[in-house]
Amino acid sequence: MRTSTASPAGSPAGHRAGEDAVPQTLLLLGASGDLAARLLLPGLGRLLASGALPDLRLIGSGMHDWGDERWRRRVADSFATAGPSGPRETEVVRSTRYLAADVTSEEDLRRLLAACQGQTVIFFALPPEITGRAAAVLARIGLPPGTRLMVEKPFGTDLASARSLNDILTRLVPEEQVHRIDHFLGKSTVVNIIGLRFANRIFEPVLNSSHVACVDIVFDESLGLEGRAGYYDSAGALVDMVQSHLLQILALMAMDAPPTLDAQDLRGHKAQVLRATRVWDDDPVRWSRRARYTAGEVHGRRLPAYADEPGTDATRGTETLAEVVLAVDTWRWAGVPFRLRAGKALAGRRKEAIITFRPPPRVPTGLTGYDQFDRLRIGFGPDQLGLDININGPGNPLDLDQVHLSADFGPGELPPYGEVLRGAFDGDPTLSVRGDTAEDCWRIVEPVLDVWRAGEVPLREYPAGGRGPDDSLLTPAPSP
Ligand SMILES: NC(=O)C1=CN([C@@H]2O[C@H](COP(=O)(O)OP(=O)(O)OC[C@H]3O[C@@H](n4cnc5c(N)ncnc54)[C@H](OP(=O)(O)O)[C@@H]3O)[C@@H](O)[C@H]2O)C=CC1
Ligand SMILES: O=C1O[C@H](COP(=O)(O)O)[C@@H](O)[C@H](O)[C@H]1O
Repeated sequence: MRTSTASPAGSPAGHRAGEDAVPQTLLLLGASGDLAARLLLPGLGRLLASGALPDLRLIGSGMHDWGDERWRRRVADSFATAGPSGPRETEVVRSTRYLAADVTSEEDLRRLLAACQGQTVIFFALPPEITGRAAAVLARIGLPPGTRLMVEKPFGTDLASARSLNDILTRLVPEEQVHRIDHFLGKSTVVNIIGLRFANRIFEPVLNSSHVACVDIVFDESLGLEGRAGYYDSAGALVDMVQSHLLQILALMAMDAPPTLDAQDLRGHKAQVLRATRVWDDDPVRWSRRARYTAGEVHGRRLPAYADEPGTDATRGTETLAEVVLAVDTWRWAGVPFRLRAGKALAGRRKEAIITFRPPPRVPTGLTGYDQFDRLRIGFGPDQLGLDININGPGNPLDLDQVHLSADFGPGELPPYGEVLRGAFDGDPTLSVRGDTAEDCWRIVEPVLDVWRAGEVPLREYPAGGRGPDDSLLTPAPSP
């Protein structure tokens, strides 16, 4: 994964301080947006601090006419949220420029491209429909050879638009130079799933339908809308989280062992498992849930009802919680439900993947108290590995108890956006989503979106600060 030495365009990759620095430009479209401020620039700051990108020119661009000084303050403030700034970050803050532009205008895009020097990476931190329009304009203009494109999720707005965006992008540059970003693939704990499964003999032999009762992938957030109505109200929880992040986790949990972690092997194995994934029983009405939060209090913070948040249109029926049960139709996983859930404004803050094992074929007569399944838990915040297993407990040795073993994964070297930016500058697409997979993820969720649009699944409500709707597909948790 981090062993790549040459970019597809043949330019040196992974420049480190002390080497002959080749100029590199990061052209950040959507620079004035929330993603850039909260996640992308802090990730870039940490990447610079690690010694990477010694000769980086950063160009920010947004619709509003911010000017260089305001932009420099934004970059400095964002870098500071990730840690104290060293000389590299300070130099980038000093030299960065801001160019106001409408990226759907050919003239503006030509002006932006003319400002780039050397190896150029263009980051589309834009609403998905604007990305599509900008890519169509770039297809008319063309790009300098070797340019790499980083495109945020959601990739397109449905299967048809994802196909046409793929079509445009791969006419612009080779597939290996398109980095479809899913920042969960830059989370070290998500990548640790690979080591947990394939770097020891403990778990992999039992990760199949003979031993596993079900797999849950849950991302319950305490955050509400946080002023993101412009994007979120037309996306909703299913597209915002399940269609992208949670399906990527599913792919890593369910794929077979790749021979190497090269982009071709890893992405090929993920693609194979996602191609075999569909809604359980092909019945999206029965096997999906949607809900949105009403007013409430989350950990002492008062939230208005989603429908009353500024910028939302209640008649759209946007869900803030989505659940879906999926089947992975392979020899290994046939018959095992994968239950995915993402929700906002919840009390629980559960962010984990849980593998629930079937009961042992027989518990010896004389041992009593087998009343909970054994579970393997992978926590995505806090980043922890947990094992809940039945053993003879304290006291009466014939009474079973469940013990909880846990280990911290510890923080990654870089934050997720640092990792995905490193991948793009190194010319290594391993941690990005391949074009066919981006389409497959839409193919998996579209039957659910269709029945939701047709009103066949009621939009339920739950109070902010609660646990979500009562008829969750994930409750009751399986019990022996
Ligand atoms: N925010 C987050 O936590 C995350 C966001 N994402 C993804 O990142 C992308 C951006 O999201 P986010 O930053 O939240 O959205 P924002 O609405 O905060 O920002 C959108 C940005 O796009 C710019 N923009 C819009 N239209 C044009 C145009 N025609 N020409 C030039 N610039 C334009 C805006 O410029 P201006 O403000 O000047 O109008 C602004 O900089 C989305 O695809 C989202 O899914 C992914 C993961 C997390
Ligand atoms: O992409 C997104 O992810 C965040 C959750 O990611 P995290 O790294 O902050 O845990 C989610 O809040 C947001 O709605 C979504 O767009």
